[in-house]
Amino acid sequence: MNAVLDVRGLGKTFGGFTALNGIALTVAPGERLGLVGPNGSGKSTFVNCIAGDFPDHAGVVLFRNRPLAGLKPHERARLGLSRTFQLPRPFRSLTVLENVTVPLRFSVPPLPVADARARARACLERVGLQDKAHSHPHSLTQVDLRKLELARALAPEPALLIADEVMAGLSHSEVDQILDLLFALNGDGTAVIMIEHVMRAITAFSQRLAVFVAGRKIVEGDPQTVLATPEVEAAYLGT
Ligand SMILES: Nc1ncnc2c1ncn2[C@@H]1O[C@H](COP(=O)(O)OP(=O)(O)OP(=O)(O)O)[C@@H](O)[C@H]1O
Repeated sequence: MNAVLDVRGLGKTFGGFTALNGIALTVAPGERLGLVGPNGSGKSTFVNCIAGDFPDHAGVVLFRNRPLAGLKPHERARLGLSRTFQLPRPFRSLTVLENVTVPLRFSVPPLPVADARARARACLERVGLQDKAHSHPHSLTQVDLRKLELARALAPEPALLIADEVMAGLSHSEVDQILDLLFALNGDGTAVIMIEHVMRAITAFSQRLAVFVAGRKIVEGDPQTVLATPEVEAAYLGT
């Protein structure tokens, strides 16, 4: 099967609590998939299992037909799997430019420093942070921190980007800026999983939507149809 991501029977427990149960989900190359669900439904746990932060899970995760079991997060990143974090995690002591350059120096094969810096500059330009290349993260606004997080994620030229709530707390126009960036990235062929509570953004972006409730995927399909299903309305409205 020609999927960039193929998840089968994914399960995760914390002690006696089941956070994910029997999740099956595929993402096609270049696809834009939205993942939504109420707070605590398991979306971030799903990302952490795929990205390698929770290696101890049930089921199988194939990335570009390769099982990811046993691979650490940075090894998965080297295969072309990128993710952002809900709370941006820049290196506080490094400049914006260094924050994007440093991870590229540890890619396989490592990029020579001049190439890494040139690629990092191009990424900053892409997200509109070129004028802040020599600033430190503490001086950035929320939206600029999200852009830095995205620049770091797109620098390795991933086949799949998982954008985990990159729009939370942003204004209407800031959401539009991030949306444009994600569309542009996807336009270059990167598949994107968007996890988001900003429904306006997720419906505009997603070609397909999957809904998690209490650790299970309850429905997936075209966004308008999915959002109109009674189970989804009940999950969101509590009816
Ligand atoms: N490290 C952990 N230890 C124990 N329980 C956890 C851990 N991580 C997540 N959980 C629990 O698993 C469930 C799913 O959490 P998760 O963060 O994946 O939900 P989510 O859908 O991403 O929520 P949100 O939309 O609020 O980010 C929650 O009940 C949460 O408390």
